[in-house]
Amino acid sequence: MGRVRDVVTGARRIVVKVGSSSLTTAAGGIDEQRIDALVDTLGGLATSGREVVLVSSGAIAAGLSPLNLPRRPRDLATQQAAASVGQGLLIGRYTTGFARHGITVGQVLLTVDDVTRRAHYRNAYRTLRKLLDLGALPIVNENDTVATEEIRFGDNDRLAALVAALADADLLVLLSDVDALYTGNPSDPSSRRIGFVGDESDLSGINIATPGRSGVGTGGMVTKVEAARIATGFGIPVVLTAAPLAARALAGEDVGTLFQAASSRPAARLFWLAHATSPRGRLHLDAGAVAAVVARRKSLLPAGITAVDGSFAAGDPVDLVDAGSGTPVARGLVNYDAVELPALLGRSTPELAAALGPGYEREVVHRDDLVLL
Ligand SMILES: Nc1ncnc2c1ncn2[C@@H]1O[C@H](COP(=O)(O)OP(=O)(O)O)[C@@H](O)[C@H]1O
Ligand SMILES: N[C@@H](CCC(=O)OP(=O)(O)O)C(=O)O
Repeated sequence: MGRVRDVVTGARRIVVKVGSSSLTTAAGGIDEQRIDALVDTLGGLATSGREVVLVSSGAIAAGLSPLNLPRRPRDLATQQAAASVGQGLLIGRYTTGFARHGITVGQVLLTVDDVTRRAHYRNAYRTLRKLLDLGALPIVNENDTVATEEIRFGDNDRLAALVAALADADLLVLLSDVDALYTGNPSDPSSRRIGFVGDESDLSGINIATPGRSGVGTGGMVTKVEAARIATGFGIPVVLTAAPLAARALAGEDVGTLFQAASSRPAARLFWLAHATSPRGRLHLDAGAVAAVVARRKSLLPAGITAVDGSFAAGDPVDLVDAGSGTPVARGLVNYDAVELPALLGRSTPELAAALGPGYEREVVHRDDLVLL
């Protein structure tokens, strides 16, 4: 197992995600000792020449007791209010903690749009890159106070996998209240630790359905395994372990679970398009358009679209559906608003340009903004 963990010790840029249950008390408030312990581990890592990006959950959980809320609220508005209070408290604690190691932190709050729309994506990447170049440690969370139900990541495990892809990280570390992935519910004595996941087949027969015990986290093991799939699919190895074991895991010891990376790396932004977005509409393609988009990797033009549904704006993600079978074949960022499209369908680009002006010569979905599903 020793050499297998070389991907951990050799990683230069590391994204570390820590869950609510590892940062907050059962009563709902920040757990200062555990935050300080995490800061010491990551501070050591950052001062040893590694670039560290921390994806920290816990805003909602940290805001509960200051607002006299007895448990994690179900409604979005109260979650947003709790996150607004808790995020400030968390960052406050991180700022003073990392300052003891001579490290400046920068808060980065992201929404789904920030990582899927081309302009926003570049912006998020530039900010992360600049913070790291300036020697600061970015601390990322979802921008819970503005995220609505529809545009929410909802779980920070997936956000962390996408941030790892965005930041072109060498390693993703997921820290939770459980020390590893187990074959079944970890409190069941017959469950065994899984030290290494080489590929999907190593996950067959494993039960990850039991929800977390803490009541403050969101996804349990399901979202962690899904995040590991996303990151490894992007060529980034993943270590899953408990926060108190982080230092040992980062030193390459055989603790927790190592998920081996796949060998190929897809283009980062399109990878995000496939994994981070929910389509806002559907474009139905005739057989010629399906062949052009799927087999010949061409842009989608109005001539090949038979119908449109959904209400979307230019720049939104939409699914491209085979009109014959009804199956989605690709996802892309559309260049027109939904209301503009019906008048354009089935018409050739030169015809549209002549009738409506040169602005209508543009593709409905450009090939650079398309990912096959
Ligand atoms: N097969 C499994 N292996 C490990 N943990 C599991 C498994 N199935 C369910 N779990 C549960 O997932 C929980 C971790 O998820 P969660 O509480 O959402 O953590 P976090 O707040 O760190 O995101 C563990 O406490 C554990 O009870
Ligand atoms: N953005 C939310 C985190 C939601 C979440 O994914 O929590 P967790 O399952 O503990 O990682 C917050 O800060 O409360």
